[in-house]
Amino acid sequence: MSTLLSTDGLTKRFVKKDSATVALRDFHLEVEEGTFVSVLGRSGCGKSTMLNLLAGLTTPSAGEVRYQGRVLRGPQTDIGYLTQSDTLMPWRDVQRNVEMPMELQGTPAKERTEAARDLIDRVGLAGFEHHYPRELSGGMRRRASLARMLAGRPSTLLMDEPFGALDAQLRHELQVELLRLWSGSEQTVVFVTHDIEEAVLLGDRVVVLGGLGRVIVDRRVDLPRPRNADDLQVDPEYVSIHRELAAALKGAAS
Ligand SMILES: Nc1ncnc2c1ncn2[C@@H]1O[C@H](COP(=O)(O)OP(=O)(O)OP(=O)(O)O)[C@@H](O)[C@H]1O
Repeated sequence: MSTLLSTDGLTKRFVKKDSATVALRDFHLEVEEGTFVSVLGRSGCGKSTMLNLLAGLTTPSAGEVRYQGRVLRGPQTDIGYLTQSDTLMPWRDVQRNVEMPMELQGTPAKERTEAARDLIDRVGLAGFEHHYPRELSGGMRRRASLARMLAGRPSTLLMDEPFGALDAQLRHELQVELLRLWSGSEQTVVFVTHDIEEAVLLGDRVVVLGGLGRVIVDRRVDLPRPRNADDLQVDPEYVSIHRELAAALKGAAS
């Protein structure tokens, strides 16, 4: 497997008038093509800053991001990014929001309508195709955003706590659906979450970040796939990984 995405000495400092905040310092990460990497970390440790840099949306203060062997200079259509904030277009209904990436790629209308319907169905929004973002709940908007990101078939998916606002049942359904869509797709995923169970259920690898994006654990997860959340709870390997990650997160706070 080859390295698709890597960072070297990545640092981000936000300067405002006389003060500066360092959000990420000397951050190193290598992501192999086709793998699913979960990133865990407490609030404020720099996860969103890291994703913004990996997406090419912000420029590093020092260091670089390399994507497919080249220094990343800006956003790429090949990299899908599901941000924490809502980026649906308010003047388009769900169907037309989901179709948007395919429109940009020149997909014929019939094909794009069908593909969007399928994705809307998969994220549990069937029946809401003609609702506008303002007519949806926060969780529904997240799901519409997820469908829209997937519609562009990017090789790389960057996801910032995509299921955080959802109820437990829906979160579980979407985790299963995401794994189903990802398996065999050869897509590479960097998935940020606060939730240890979610990180282990989904990831081939879990990276735990401490303050300023310091990598405190980088752990392979060799649990066989497909994984089932209920079965995992009683799997000794899972219990051991969970314990290790929980201790790392707790240590990061002190
Ligand atoms: N645009 C900005 N200007 C100034 N400071 C910022 C900016 N964006 C982030 N920060 C600061 O950088 C640090 C890391 O923020 P970031 O949003 O990356 O954390 P996070 O780990 O994603 O947090 P959360 O889990 O709560 O979303 C915080 O101290 C935050 O206040």
